[in-house]
Amino acid sequence: MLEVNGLHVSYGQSEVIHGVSFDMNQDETLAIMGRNGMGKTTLFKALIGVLPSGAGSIRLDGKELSGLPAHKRVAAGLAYVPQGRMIFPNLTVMENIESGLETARTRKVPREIFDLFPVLLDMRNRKGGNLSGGQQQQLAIARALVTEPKVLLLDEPTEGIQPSIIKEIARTLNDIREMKKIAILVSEQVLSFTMEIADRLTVIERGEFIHEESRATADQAKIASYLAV
Ligand SMILES: Nc1ncnc2c1ncn2[C@@H]1O[C@H](COP(=O)(O)OP(=O)(O)OP(=O)(O)O)[C@@H](O)[C@H]1O
Repeated sequence: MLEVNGLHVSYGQSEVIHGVSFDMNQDETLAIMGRNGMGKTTLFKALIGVLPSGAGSIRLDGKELSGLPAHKRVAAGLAYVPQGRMIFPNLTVMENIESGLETARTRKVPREIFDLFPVLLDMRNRKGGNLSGGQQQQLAIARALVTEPKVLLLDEPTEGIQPSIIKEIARTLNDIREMKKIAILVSEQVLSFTMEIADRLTVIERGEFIHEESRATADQAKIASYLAV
C-alpha cells in the first residue's frame, strides 16, 4: 500500500538520500535503523512533505504523494511523529491532541485515543510541557492518530526516553497496530526496541538502504555492527 521508489532528497546541492526504495503492507511495521546523520530524519521529512524530494515516487494506495503539500499527504493517510516529539508545551494535553484534528475528517477526538492512552485522559488539563518525556511521546502519537492514518511515521521515538518507558512505547505501538491495522514506519537506533515491534528491519547508511532482514530470522549481531559508532 505504501510504495517508495528511487527517492532522492537534497539540501541545496548536497544530496542526502540517494534513491531509496521500499514497500509496506497494511498492518506491517518496518524499522529503518541507522546511526546519527545517516539520513533517517531527512527521509521522514521528505515522506511527509515538509522537505521537497527530487526524483522518485511516494505512492499510497496507488496515489502519488510526492509534490503534494504535507496537509494533503496527511489527508491521504500519512501521519508523522517527529523526532523530539514537538508537542506544544504551553497548550494543554487536550489542546495538543485537538491540534491534530485540523486535517482530520472528524472534529472530535475519537474515544479510542484514550483507550490507548488512559494517562492522557487523566492529564487532559495539564500543560504539555509538564509531562514526562514518555508521556510527551504518547501525546505526540495520540495527536498523529486523530487523523485516522493508514501509515504512521515515527522518527526515533525512543530518543531521550528511559528504558522502562521504552518498553511501554513498544507495547503501545503493538496495541495500535492490533487495534487499527495500520502500517507503522519507525526510524531507530535502539535494536532491542525494534525487535519488539518490527516485522522487517532495514539499515540505512549514508542515505542508502544497505541491508534488510525479517525479524524472525534477523541476525542481530550484524545489525548491531552497523549501528556501532
Ligand atoms: N538542514 C540541513 N542542511 C544541510 N544538511 C543537512 C540538514 N539537515 C541534515 N543535514 C545532513 O543530512 C545528513 C542526514 O541527516 P539526518 O538528520 O537526516 O540524519 P539522521 O539519520 O536522522 O540522524 P539523527 O539521528 O542525528 O537525526 C547529515 O549529513 C546531515 O548533516
